Amino acid sequence: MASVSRFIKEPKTAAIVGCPFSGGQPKPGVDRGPIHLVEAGLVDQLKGLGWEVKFDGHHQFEEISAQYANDPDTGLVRDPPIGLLKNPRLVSSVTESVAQAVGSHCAKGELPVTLGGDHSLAMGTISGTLTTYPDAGVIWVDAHADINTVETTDTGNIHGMPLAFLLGLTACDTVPAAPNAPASSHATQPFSWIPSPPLLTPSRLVYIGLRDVDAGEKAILKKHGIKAFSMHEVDRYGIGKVVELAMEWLNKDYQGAHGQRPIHLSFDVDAMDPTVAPSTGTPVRGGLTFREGHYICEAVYETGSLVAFDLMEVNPSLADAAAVQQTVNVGCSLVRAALGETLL
Ligand SMILES: NC(=[NH2+])NCCC[C@H](N)C(=O)O
Ligand SMILES: [Mn+2]
Ligand SMILES: [Mn+2]
Repeated sequence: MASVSRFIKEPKTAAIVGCPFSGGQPKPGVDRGPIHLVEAGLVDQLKGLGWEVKFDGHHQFEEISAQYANDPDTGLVRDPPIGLLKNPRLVSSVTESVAQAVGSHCAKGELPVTLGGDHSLAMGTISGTLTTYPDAGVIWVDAHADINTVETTDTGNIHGMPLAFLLGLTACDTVPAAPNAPASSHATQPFSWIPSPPLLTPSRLVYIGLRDVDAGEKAILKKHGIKAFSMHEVDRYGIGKVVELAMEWLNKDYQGAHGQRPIHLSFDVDAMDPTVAPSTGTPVRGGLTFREGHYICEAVYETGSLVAFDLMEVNPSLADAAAVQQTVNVGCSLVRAALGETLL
């Protein structure tokens, strides 16, 4: 088996990027996900796998949140919706700061492990990865495609849209700054910090686990020829073949130095079947089994090409205590699997 990753420097260091953030969707509690995962002992678990672990507390988005919260004195709304999009300035500002954090870990040869928080955060994590590894491929494990545009979104929840922004398929209009909002590009043109032309391209994205894709999203996947292994393909080929085909797809046109693209693995815990990971905001039946989810993580680790990992959408407030513990434990074991834990 390949050692850690041909891209990670010795001594191999994992940097936990704890992101207590819920602004990309409406259900409170997902901001507590990273806190629960760390309290469950994740740092020591990763040290037990031979990693040096950097973790100096969760990111504090309070300052940013305060800037875009309604004015405490006047009640003025400083982050009104743009079209249907909810909290656009807040999400833009938080994700840019996550991009800087993840990017700086990548630049040092560390493996960023981002704990969400809602999946809008992946605009930050993937942007951060791509600044150091511009030809990285993305494996997006999710029940959902998270590729709605400003035009196609039904909900206005930005956690259903990060890939559309990352691929440059959508953008926010320029809007006048709300009174008392900080003077910044986030206030008037959210997400304009995402580079254009985009760092991510459709051929370097592959999905595993999809089963709840909006009609507009299906059209986008088709139009751009984006490779997706839905649960149907997982059933047909088995998870082993699916991961093999996903890696082949990402590397089909790769001529780079290391033989294989660096891989960013973004794992939404709702990819797992709700019987396995019940405590999440948008559960969808018919998902990955415990082993299928872990197999993806193990197999990607084994390629030696993993450069960043996200575990998103653990929401410890949506189930009874036992189901929360179950979800948190599964979350921790998925991270361990992606960082080299083996069964033998
Ligand atoms: N990261 C997630 N859990 N995303 C769920 C997205 C659901 C739906 N497609 C939407 O646009 O709102
Ligand atoms: Mn999802
Ligand atoms: Mn998602």
